[in-house]
Amino acid sequence: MKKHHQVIVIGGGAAGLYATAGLARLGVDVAVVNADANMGGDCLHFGCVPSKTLLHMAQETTEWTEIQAKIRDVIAEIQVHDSVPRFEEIGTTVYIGKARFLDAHRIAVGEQELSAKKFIIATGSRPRVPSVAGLEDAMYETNETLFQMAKLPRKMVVIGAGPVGLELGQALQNIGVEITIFDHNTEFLKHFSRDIADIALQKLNLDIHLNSVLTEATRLNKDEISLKITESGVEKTLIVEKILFAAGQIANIDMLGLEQTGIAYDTKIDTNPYLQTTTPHIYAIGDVIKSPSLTHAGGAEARIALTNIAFGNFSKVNYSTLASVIYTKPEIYQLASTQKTNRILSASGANIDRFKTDNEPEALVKIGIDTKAKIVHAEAIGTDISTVMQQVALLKSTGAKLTDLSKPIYPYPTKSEILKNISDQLLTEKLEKPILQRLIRKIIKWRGLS
Ligand SMILES: Cc1cc2nc3c(=O)[nH]c(=O)nc-3n(C[C@H](O)[C@H](O)[C@H](O)COP(=O)(O)OP(=O)(O)OC[C@H]3O[C@@H](n4cnc5c(N)ncnc54)[C@H](O)[C@@H]3O)c2cc1C
Ligand SMILES: NC(=O)c1ccc[n+]([C@@H]2O[C@H](COP(=O)([O-])OP(=O)(O)OC[C@H]3O[C@@H](n4cnc5c(N)ncnc54)[C@H](O)[C@@H]3O)[C@@H](O)[C@H]2O)c1
Repeated sequence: MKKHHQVIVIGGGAAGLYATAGLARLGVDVAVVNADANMGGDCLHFGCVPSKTLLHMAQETTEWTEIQAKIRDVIAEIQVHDSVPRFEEIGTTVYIGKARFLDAHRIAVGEQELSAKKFIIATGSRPRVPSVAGLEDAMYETNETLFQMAKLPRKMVVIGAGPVGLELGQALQNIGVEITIFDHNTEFLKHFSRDIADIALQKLNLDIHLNSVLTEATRLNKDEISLKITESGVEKTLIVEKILFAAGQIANIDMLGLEQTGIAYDTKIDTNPYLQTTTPHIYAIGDVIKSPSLTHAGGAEARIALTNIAFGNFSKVNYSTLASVIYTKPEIYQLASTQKTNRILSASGANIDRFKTDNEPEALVKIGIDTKAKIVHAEAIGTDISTVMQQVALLKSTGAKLTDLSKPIYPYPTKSEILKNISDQLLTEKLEKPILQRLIRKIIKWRGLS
């Protein structure tokens, strides 16, 4: 059977569904193709939603079956919004099956042949499992299998100290699993400044080993595997029950027939700022392209791609207000830096009363500004700090100055006062300039106060 649509979106994860719903709302004849009937992709089924539910539940109970039930409930509740019936209701056609390009205008989905004027590729990514001698399927979990584990392992090694390894590692440790994390990098959180990374290393309360590579796995019995790990050149053996791979993702571009389309790609698809691939009527968004692999990045990209498809290429993707958060305790926050930083100002929890009452003096916020005191970049570490820091992203999006953070009256005692503290540092500096001091003294004398 052959069918034609104005636009076909390939992949019904967060990014693809956002684009599909937006196009449908504009009255475009849009179809979405998803590999399986449970739409919603990684974020809903194996990523953000189960991991954040696990992090939350780990503070309330150590009962794995209770946690799993809650994860299933939360997914089911959100799934309604991403379901096939809802997408059909808003006027889109849904095809279930794996799409493969036949040429740049046609795809096959099972026996069906579909054509479209424009395409959006949003096929996402899947966990990367490094090749390790002796590794068999039953020895390890990834984020795709972890939440369905029949029972909690007693001891688990996590490979990868990125966001997945840290969030899942900390949550599992909180519910009683003995966790050891290994990462082949020599620097912890290498994209963060060293002071933030050092505080994280101290406060996450995780056993993290850098410069470490898992080289061999051997099954000893039903519940034990022996692992050979080379740490800083020294080989050691560890006996655990399970491995969790949190070693990054690989883009779902294989089996997609990209070679039939003229699209340029290597490990991910190349796109221009309008989010077109090198075959201009095919756009690509989400984890499958060379941008930060985050749900909200995919959402922002979907908005750009769908408006460019509907109205012409007027919008360029802009990540200047894109923040990423590692939702551990404490949270680790970073607001993308897109311009040159002239100066960095910082404040620590030791100077803010609410961090004192909450016994978190080590909390740290750093804000980078340009020569005109406009916000360029921010980093922070502290419990629930992401909510506080989103005010900085808002301010950056308006092009306002750092000192604008001193304008509102802050409720006392809140963690947000840390932003006012940083802003006040700059205001105080201005006030202490000799020329201003002379002027102030003159005014005070003239008013008869001295
Ligand atoms: C454990 C974990 C926690 C995370 N937590 C966060 C978080 O807190 N915040 C955050 O912003 N990000 C988080 N992420 C990242 C986030 O999950 C991804 O960035 C996001 O899911 C990517 O969305 P996507 O739509 O690009 O791809 P996906 O969600 O991977 O969706 C792709 C869809 O395409 C389908 N598909 C694939 N190939 C084909 C094909 N050939 N034909 C048809 N359909 C196909 C797949 O079945 C899937 O439904 C987390 C990731 C992990 C692993
Ligand atoms: N809170 C969030 O926003 C959130 C949470 C989880 C995941 N994510 C996103 O999902 C994606 C995947 O996250 P991730 O943490 O798996 O990937 P990542 O690439 O961010 O981190 C993977 C870590 O594993 C290490 N590693 C890779 N191969 C290794 C090996 N063979 N041996 C030892 N260490 C190895 C890397 O050095 C790195 O530190 C990322 O893009 C991330 O941003 C976001």
